[in-house]
Amino acid sequence: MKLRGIELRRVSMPLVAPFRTSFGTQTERDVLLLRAVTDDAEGWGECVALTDPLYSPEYVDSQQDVLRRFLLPRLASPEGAAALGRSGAAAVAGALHAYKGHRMAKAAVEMAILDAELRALGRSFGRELGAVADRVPSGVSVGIHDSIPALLSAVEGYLDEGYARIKLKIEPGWDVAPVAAVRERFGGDVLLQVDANTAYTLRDARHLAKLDAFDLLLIEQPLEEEDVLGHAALARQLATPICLDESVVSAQTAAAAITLGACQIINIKPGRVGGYLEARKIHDLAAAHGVAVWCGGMVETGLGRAANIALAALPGFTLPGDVSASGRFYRTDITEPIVLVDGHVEVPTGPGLGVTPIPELLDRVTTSVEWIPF
Ligand SMILES: O=C(O)CCC(=O)N[C@@H](C(=O)O)c1ccccc1
Repeated sequence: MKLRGIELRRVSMPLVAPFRTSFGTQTERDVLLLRAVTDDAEGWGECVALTDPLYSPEYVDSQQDVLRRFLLPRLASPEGAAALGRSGAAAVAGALHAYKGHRMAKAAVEMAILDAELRALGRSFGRELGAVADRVPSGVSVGIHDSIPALLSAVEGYLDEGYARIKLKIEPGWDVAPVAAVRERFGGDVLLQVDANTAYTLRDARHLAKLDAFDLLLIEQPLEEEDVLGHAALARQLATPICLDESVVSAQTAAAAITLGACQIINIKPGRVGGYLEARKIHDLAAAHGVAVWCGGMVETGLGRAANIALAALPGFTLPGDVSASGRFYRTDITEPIVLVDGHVEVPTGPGLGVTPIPELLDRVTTSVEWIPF
């Protein structure tokens, strides 16, 4: 593996509708894409950081900066180049370990190098990661709405499209009532879960226990990301399983959360944990503890979406992930759109990601391009 350079490309993608969560409303995605150019192939990486540091400490400008000033020069150094020459993408995490945090930037560069490596080998992401299925059930994330009728109309639309699982964003003041309304309208058989994105505190335990009446698959990240002990205390007061998202940033933090009883389920997002290889480690760790995992989403383009679907095909991903069709968020994706078929999405089988950006569509949404030579 001889890396010639990496392109840092920003694209601006309008969302089909505002997407409101407990930490804000998104109307477009400002995405940092990486294109790794090696002697043998090109590979694509997607950085999942948002525009503002509201989901995690990373934000897209900070990730482009840390890549330009620290991470890419380290990989371009003689030691970095030697490590990549020896081990390819498997060397990236170790080569960048000295730099603290910025896992979304590290994940993006590992993804681009892994994609190039696998395209050169003619091997798919799914084959490399250990996929055991050729399609996976697709869940959909439903934002906070202005009214219950508006929410019910959105949920009805997604169920009509065939989505296998509904995830409702919740926050104080928008939780029990919308969940009760969805259960009332669509019945008890719909797979239903909620995501609080850290919006509650342990003082809300008795209120959150009201959600136990609705047979939810899980309640996701009710408390702030560092409150692992709080989640363990809350888990003892709720019947609904607790799933962690923001709190799990590595296999190590996953092990601590599981050991402390802070979660019974984990939402694995490769960007949040530093890459697909770390994501696989968390999958393996969780499986050893009998903890179910599912693949979360960060409103990715078709590039990240394709890689997530490959990950979601590993055996421990026993709950439907946020691996929606491209059309859930984008009128026009930069790749061939990921489509829903009978509530499932197909695991790409081509080399690497199995999808590539369509040049004219990519150019239409590109806002900047920066070349970093190695
Ligand atoms: O399906 C998707 O890609 C989005 C799934 C989803 O709701 N992600 C949430 C989250 O916090 O988990 C989110 C990510 C990014 C931005 C806003 C919300």
